[in-house]
Amino acid sequence: MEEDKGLKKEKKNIPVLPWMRNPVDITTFDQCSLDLLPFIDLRLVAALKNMSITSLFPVQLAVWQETIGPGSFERDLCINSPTGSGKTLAYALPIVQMLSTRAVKCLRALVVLPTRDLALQVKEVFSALAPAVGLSVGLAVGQSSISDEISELIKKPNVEYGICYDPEEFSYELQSAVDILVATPGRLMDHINNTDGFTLEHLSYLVVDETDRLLREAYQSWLPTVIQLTSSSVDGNFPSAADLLPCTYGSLKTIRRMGTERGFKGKAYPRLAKMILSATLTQDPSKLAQLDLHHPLLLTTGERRYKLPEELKSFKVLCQSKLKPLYLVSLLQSLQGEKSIVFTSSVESTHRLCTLLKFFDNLQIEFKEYSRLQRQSVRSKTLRAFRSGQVQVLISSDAMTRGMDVEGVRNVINYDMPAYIKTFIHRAGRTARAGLSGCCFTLMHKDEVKRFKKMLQKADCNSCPTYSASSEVIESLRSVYTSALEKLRENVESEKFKKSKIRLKSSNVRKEK
Ligand SMILES: Nc1ncnc2c1ncn2[C@@H]1O[C@H](COP(=O)(O)OP(=O)(O)OP(=O)(O)O)[C@@H](O)[C@H]1O
Repeated sequence: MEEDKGLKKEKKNIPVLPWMRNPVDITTFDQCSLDLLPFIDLRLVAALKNMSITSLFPVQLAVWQETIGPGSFERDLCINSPTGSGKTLAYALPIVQMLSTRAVKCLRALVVLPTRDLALQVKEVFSALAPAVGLSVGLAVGQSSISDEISELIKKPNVEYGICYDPEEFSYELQSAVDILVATPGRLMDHINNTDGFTLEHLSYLVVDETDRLLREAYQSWLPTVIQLTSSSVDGNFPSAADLLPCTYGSLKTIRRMGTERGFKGKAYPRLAKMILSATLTQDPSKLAQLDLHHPLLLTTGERRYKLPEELKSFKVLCQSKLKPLYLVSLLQSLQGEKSIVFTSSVESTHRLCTLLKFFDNLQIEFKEYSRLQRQSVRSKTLRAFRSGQVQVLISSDAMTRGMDVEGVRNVINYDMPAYIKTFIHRAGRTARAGLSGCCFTLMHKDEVKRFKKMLQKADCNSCPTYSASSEVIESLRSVYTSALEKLRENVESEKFKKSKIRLKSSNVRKEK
């Protein structure tokens, strides 16, 4: 019986897609010193050293082998590698290296991310590398007004009274001002639909970071649109005379033809090469089919589908549900101001918890709320303060869960236990990044322990000791807690009252109109 169960479990773990069953195992790669990395442009070595990077992490070396190395990017790459393992540089470096020899500026690489904060973070990595080889990087996330964004992305010809002073811009055509674009799907679609001169015609590389999250949400069909715009082809085998005009006499043309060779049949080429990445990459064939991958190759870490960072220590904190805030305060005090992120299950509970903590006198911890309830400008300011160390603790909804890379985060606290292993992995992965150590504490009732252990087993984690809060500290906090709860109740009432007043006012304004 036990054997049967084991077999069934193993079968369940085998991916449906055949190509996923023969992955490249990233654990077979070591770190590689930059001085030993084959083919790397020396200007990029200098840029990396400026970033204090002297060697490549295993996932970065594995991707290098498949792109710049012998793999020559002949297959699309699907990268499943733990949080903090360095996936951003794994795709940024080969793309910048491949584009470093380009002769004409046009948009050749597009990186799509699910949130603005993540896109900003990734843009910084590209911006630290690309200028070293004369490439420009743009951002389309809606951080600035659309007109400002357009002027950053599109180069206007230098024309006065109908005279063009720059012979290179003879054609008066609008041209891309960037070689690489980092975008969120919404703003990308705005530019595709409305921005003159914005074209994906010349796109050679597409990166879909946090793939499972991006595939879950359709975002105005951004993916089918990108694929359609980059796979249209010209008919016939030979380009027309107009197509062959040198680019100084007209705009640059990228000619994609229908493939006839084995493996390329019916597909446009030169093809759009794709890299998709996540710490929890989907294995769902119907979802992956949307990406129209070309002979995909999976790069993954070990045999397990999910993996936690090597240096992450996980603890459970047992407590009664109604005493959770007390246990949290006691835990935060024992962490003595170490940079930490506290995750709750919703934006509302983030707000409530934050308000409650404000009523704890003498807490002596600098903490801030970070959730989608807040305006982007407030969130960005909070994030800056957290990065700089001015704020020690972030109380966050799942807005911080994926991809965010904040130096020095030592602890993650699951105030509310996550329902899924994927959420646990992304939350816990905000610490123990880039080979450093970190701790993840999960508060739970004793009835939840069994479910929690089962969930962790999916990530091959079988050890999760109990962290015992000091009962003396808990007792000493009780009276403060009672009065803080009372103040919270009053606060909730007054917030409700304010909201209903605002609603009434706006409905009166509407009636008057
Ligand atoms: N070769 C390297 N040497 C030193 N540090 C590195 C190297 N590569 C990346 N890092 C650092 O490691 C950290 C994690 O990198 P990155 O954000 O790319 O991880 P990730 O795999 O994308 O994580 P997540 O899945 O959470 O998004 C970053 O702070 C980055 O600067």
